[in-house]
Amino acid sequence: ATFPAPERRASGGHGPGRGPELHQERAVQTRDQILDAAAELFDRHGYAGTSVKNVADRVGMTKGAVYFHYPTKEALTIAVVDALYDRWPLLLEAVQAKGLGPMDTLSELLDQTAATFKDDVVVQGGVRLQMEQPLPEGVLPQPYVGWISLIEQLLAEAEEAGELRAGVSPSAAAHTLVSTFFGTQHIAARLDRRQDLTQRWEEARDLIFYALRA
Ligand SMILES: CCC[C@@H]1OCC(CO)=C1C(=O)O
Repeated sequence: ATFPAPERRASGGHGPGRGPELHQERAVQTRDQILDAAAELFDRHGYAGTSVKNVADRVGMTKGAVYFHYPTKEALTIAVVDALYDRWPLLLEAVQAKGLGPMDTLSELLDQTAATFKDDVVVQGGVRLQMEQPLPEGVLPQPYVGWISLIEQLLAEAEEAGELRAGVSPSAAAHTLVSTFFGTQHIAARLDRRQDLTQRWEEARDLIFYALRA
């Protein structure tokens, strides 16, 4: 199974979101510091409540230094959301390296994904940006479809391995898992900044996997 490359239908709003090709380690660190600060401010204040100046102040740089990496707020937005989606293939590889069966790989992957929602500022900022849809349709990747596809693949592998309950549709189960995961993290975020997300996700996970496992 693989996490499909995010689908972006339109070209970037104002130039590529990933910023200029960087060669010095320090420039990469600076860019990552800017991304973390932007993600934190987008998560806390939303797209409209965040300016490039706020980001520059937060990371202790001049606006000019930030513009070198990200010429507009749109480019910063695209970069944060791209960084969000860059995380999933890496997380999948790390979990697949454990050599678990497909059903356990899926369960472990979702547990680790829930952990990133709790403590990864880029995930938190990217998720709020995707909720707000601040840019024209198609400039940011389409949300959810990558996860639905990945989970469907893993459940098809589970079916092959005799781990999926007879009669369960991998597609229906994939949609249910993504909707439940999203709703669970959203409610945890809204009520207490995701402090109880692990417990809430484990409750939902146990119930759904009780229905999925052969
Ligand atoms: C794993 C649930 C889906 C995931 O949760 C928030 C979000 C942001 O749009 C997601 C996505 O785009 O796939």
